[in-house]
Amino acid sequence: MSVGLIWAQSTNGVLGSNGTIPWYLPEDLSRFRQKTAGAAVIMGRRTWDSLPARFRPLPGRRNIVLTRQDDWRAEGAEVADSLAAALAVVPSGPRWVIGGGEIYRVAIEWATQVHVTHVAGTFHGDAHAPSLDTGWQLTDVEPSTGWLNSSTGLRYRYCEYTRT
Ligand SMILES: Nc1nc(N)c2c(n1)CN(C(=O)COc1ccccc1N1CCC(C(=O)O)CC1)C2
Repeated sequence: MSVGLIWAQSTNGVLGSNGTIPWYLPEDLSRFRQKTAGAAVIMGRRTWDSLPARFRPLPGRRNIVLTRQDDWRAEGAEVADSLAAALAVVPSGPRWVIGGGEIYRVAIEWATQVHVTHVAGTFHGDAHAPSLDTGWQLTDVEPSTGWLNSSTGLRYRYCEYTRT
């Protein structure tokens, strides 16, 4: 039941702060959209709520929202009460877990690939990326050396990890 995780984190491992992402990196948003296009995206309800309304549901993707609230509904969202239930409704094809911190920590156990956008800088936040333990191999860094410069002045780079 392979599943991919995709997130953006700061140098100090922050993913989010008070329900939002504490930086604006348009290049990452384009990469996120390109990486997840046509796939099923699995997210926690807080991540759903954090998406700007015009992006809900994420277009061109099956949106599966994890929540324990059995009466929770949203236009364009399929609801699941556990990660296992979410994976069961998408038995084949690419599945991307897109947040947040709580969901990544559960999903990492099932994951075989993790795509991380590293944003250079220290940010304050209340949601942190899970650490990738020894089983993970760094299989791609783009650019291979150095950092890309965002139009916003932020430096960033993409890392891909796999685990067999
Ligand atoms: N590397 C990586 N991993 C992640 N899991 C996620 C991301 N970056 C970015 N994320 C966000 O929630 C943040 O997004 C947005 C934030 C503010 C405005 C637009 C957006 N987006 C515009 C593009 C939309 C689309 O994809 O169509 C999605 C919303 C999840």
